[in-house]
Amino acid sequence: MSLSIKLCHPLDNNTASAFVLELDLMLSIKEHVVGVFGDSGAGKSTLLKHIAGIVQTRGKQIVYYQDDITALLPEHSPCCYQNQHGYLFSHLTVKQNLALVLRHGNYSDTVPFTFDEVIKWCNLLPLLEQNISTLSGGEIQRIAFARSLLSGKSLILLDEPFSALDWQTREQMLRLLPWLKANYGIEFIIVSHSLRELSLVASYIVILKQGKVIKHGVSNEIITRYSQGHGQQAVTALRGKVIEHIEKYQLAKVLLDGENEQAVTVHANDMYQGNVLLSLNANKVSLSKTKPSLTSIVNLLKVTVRKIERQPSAALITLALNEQLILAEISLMSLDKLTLAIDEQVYAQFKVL
Ligand SMILES: Nc1ncnc2c1ncn2[C@@H]1O[C@H](COP(=O)(O)OP(=O)(O)OP(=O)(O)O)[C@@H](O)[C@H]1O
Repeated sequence: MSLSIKLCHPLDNNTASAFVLELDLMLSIKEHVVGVFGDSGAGKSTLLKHIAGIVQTRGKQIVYYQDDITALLPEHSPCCYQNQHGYLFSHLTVKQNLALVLRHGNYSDTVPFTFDEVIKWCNLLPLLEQNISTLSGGEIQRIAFARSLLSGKSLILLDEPFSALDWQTREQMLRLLPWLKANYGIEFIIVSHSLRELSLVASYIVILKQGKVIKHGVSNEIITRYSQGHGQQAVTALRGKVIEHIEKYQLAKVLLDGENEQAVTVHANDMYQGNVLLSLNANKVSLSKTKPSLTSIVNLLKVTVRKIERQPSAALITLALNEQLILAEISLMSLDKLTLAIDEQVYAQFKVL
C-alpha cells in the first residue's frame, strides 16, 4: 500500500472540540485517485491536514511508501494541501504567485512538467499579468491548482478544490487528475460533498461519518450504493479503457472493465487515454426488455436486474454488467409497465456520455 494512515485526533479531552477523528486506513494512491466523501463536519479536511502535517497530534502515524512522514512539517512533506480558498498573495500577479513556488518550494526541482504546460492545462494564459485581488473565486481555484502542480510534490491533497467553478469547467479540471496520474505519476486525494463530482475522477472512495470511516472501496460499488438516498443525485462511476477514437464524429469508444466485453461511446476528450472513469446519471438511463433496433440512442448495454427499489416519486433499479453496477432511475409508471424481475436480463440505454 502506498499510504498508511493511523490516526486518533484528538488524543485527549483537553480540547474545546468534542470531535474525534479515529481511523486506520491503507490506501493504494499509486493505483487510484482517492475521493473522500462525508457530511459537513465528518472530518474530511482534518484528515487531509493531518496527512499534510498541517495539524499534528501524538496519536498518529502516516507512512508514505517506505517513509514515515508523521512528524514532517508541511514545507518538508511530500504532500501538498490545497483548500477551496486558494490563499494566494493578493498584492502579487498570477505569474508572480506561481513563480514564488517554483523559486522557493522545497520540491520545485522535481516538477515533471513545464510552467507553460501547467498554464495551458489550467487555462491561465489570459490571467497571468492580473492581480489576484481582481480575480473571481473560480479563477483563484484554478491558479491554486496550478500552484499545487508547480510545487513538485508527489501527493496533492485537494479539499473541495473546484467548488467555485461552473460545472463544465469543473469537469475539465477534474479530468486532469487521472490524466496527470497516468502520465506523470502525480497522486491525488480529493475531498468533495458531491458523489457526482467524485464519480468523474476518483476510482476509490472513502466515506467518513462523525470522524470514522464507514465505507471504503472501488468507486463503482461505493458510489452506486451510497448515492441512493443521502441527498445525492443517483449516479454511477464506470471504469473502462479507451479502445478507439472516431475522428469523424469526435467520439471515442470505451470498453468497460469485465469479462463480458461491452463498449460505450463517449464524447472525445484530450484527457481520455487508456483507463478512464465515466460518470452516468441514473435519470439518463432507460430500460427495454427487448433489444431496440432502430433508435437514435447510441449506447446499449445488456445488463442483469439486481435490485428494484420503489421510491415515492421514481423507481431506482440496480443493474449488473460484469462486476460493475449501473443505476437506472425510471418512472413508477414505467416500472409497472415493465414488470421487472430480479436476475432478468434487460437492455440499458443512454445517450453518448
Ligand atoms: N481548529 C479546530 N478547533 C476545534 N475544532 C475543530 C477545528 N477544526 C475543525 N474542528 C472540528 O472538527 C470537526 C471536523 O471538521 P472538518 O473541517 O474536518 O470537517 P469536514 O468534513 O471537512 O467538514 P466540511 O465538509 O463542512 O468542510 C468539526 O466538528 C469541526 O468543528
